[in-house]
Amino acid sequence: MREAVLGPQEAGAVDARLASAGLLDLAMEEAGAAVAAACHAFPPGPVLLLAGSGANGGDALVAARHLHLRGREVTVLAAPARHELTRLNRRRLRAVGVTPQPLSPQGMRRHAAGAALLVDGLLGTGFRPPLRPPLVALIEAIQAAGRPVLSIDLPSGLDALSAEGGLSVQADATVTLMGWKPALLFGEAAARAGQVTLTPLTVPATWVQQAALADRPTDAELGTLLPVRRPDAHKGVAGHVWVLGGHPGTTGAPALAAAGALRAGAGLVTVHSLADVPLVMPELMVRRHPDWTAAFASLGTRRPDAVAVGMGLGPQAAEVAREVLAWQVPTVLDADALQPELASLGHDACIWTPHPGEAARLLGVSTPDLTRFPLDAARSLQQRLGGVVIFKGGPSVIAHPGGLSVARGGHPGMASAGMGDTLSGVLAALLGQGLLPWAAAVAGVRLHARAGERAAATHGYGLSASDVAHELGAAWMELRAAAG
Ligand SMILES: NC(=O)C1=CN([C@@H]2O[C@H](COP(=O)(O)OP(=O)(O)OC[C@H]3O[C@@H](n4cnc5c(N)ncnc54)[C@H](OP(=O)(O)O)[C@@H]3O)[C@@H](O)[C@H]2O)[C@@H](O)CC1
Ligand SMILES: Nc1ncnc2c1ncn2[C@@H]1O[C@H](COP(=O)(O)OP(=O)(O)O)[C@@H](O)[C@H]1O
Repeated sequence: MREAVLGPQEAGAVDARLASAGLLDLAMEEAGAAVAAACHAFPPGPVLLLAGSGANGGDALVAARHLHLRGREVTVLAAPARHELTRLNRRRLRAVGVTPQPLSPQGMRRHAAGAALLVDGLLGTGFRPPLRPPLVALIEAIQAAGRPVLSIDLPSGLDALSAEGGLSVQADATVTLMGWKPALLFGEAAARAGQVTLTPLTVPATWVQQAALADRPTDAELGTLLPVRRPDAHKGVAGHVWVLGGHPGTTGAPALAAAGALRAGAGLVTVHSLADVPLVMPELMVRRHPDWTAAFASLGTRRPDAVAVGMGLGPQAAEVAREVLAWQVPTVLDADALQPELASLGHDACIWTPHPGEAARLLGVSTPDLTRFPLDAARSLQQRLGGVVIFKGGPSVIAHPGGLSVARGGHPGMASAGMGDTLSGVLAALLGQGLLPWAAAVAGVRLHARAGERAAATHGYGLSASDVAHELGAAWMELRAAAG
């Protein structure tokens, strides 16, 4: 089953379908059972479960019943139930011998002292910010208790759509239900969730996919997109990539892109630059031109299979990119080529790769406005630029005409100079090997992230873009192997 990313409205829409089919009760039972199972990963001892009035609280009540029936000591503090199934599960809990006590910060503090684990079932996807006072006091009391916390669906207080942390529970682990929530994937909010596990729930996969904001493809899915080279292949069929970039002072950027392209399987890679680009791999071809007019004149009507343009290109980047876009060949636009004036000149085979600062420049908004809602940011950029957009970050979001995709993995050590240049080369190599732009983007981002994870195992936070390029071949083999 494909993993989905769901916002509150989307999760609510699937809940409504489940309810009308009489399946919501089963989903809540499954959710609560998964939460109870997750409690066993924590040290033994009494469990204090906090249940809000909605279905998130209902999940906590189901979990309490499962834990109690397995012999675990439980205390339940519950708000008056507003949700029909939460009321039903309150009765079921009482029937097996556990009576919930009223939910209050004082009660919380009293019982937390003897608890080995707190289960946070106060607020889930039904929460609409801002947080009202009774919940503020409860969340503060949870924080002050200093006990391990397991959150249900998402830590209480997090807006499911936003990357902001705000006043919310700091969980050690979160069991999320049916699909990922954006808050669990991005920014400070994701850091609040601790270790997240997805319990997909036994619900019709098409209902979830139809409602999803984005998908989150697995390595097995992405591995199938990578090209397989035939035994009789020669360099002429593996794509010729041109890298246009570099300027005095920023000559490393096109070199890193070129290394990324070679390591991602390009048959031939030529760097075109006005500067002296270092030959980081002797397999590269480097052509230095006196100026861009002369460069384009000397290239005549010859065209590569794919281009990466913009890395360290400097002040003439918009002019150069404009010329390249007119060629109508598969093109990756990065760094200095990410200029607002080019927005209307793109074509379907373009991949635009802004990091948040570049994205803010392209859209004329502030960077925090974009990073707060990364899915919206990626969608807006794609609407503005067309083609495929990779809104880079940890994780990156890929927006293409078919929808949104959130990448997996990577490593914080990848937050270092030149990392995006290498990615541009990888993307151009995949385009040059014939991948469609959306496939090159989702597979290329994961390939780069996996190479980063591998390089980090050796270099930790001292990771460099060259280290990542060296691991691309091994990462490729792993993804292909995951595809089976
Ligand atoms: N398919 C699935 O994935 C399944 C999902 N399931 C679960 O359902 C959960 C969603 O449940 P839900 O829709 O009932 O909402 P939920 O999160 O419990 O919150 C409602 C409560 O929040 C309160 N509240 C709201 N805003 C507030 C504020 N600003 N400040 C303070 N309070 C505020 C609101 O109060 P009220 O406005 O009513 O006074 C109400 O009491 C989901 O996260 C998952 O755990 C499973 O059970 C089964 C399958
Ligand atoms: N914390 C992180 N986790 C995963 N990947 C990251 C992280 N930080 C950065 N990256 C990746 O590293 C690359 C950085 O790109 P960019 O900022 O354009 O670098 P540069 O401009 O120096 O080449 C992107 O592909 C991004 O997704």
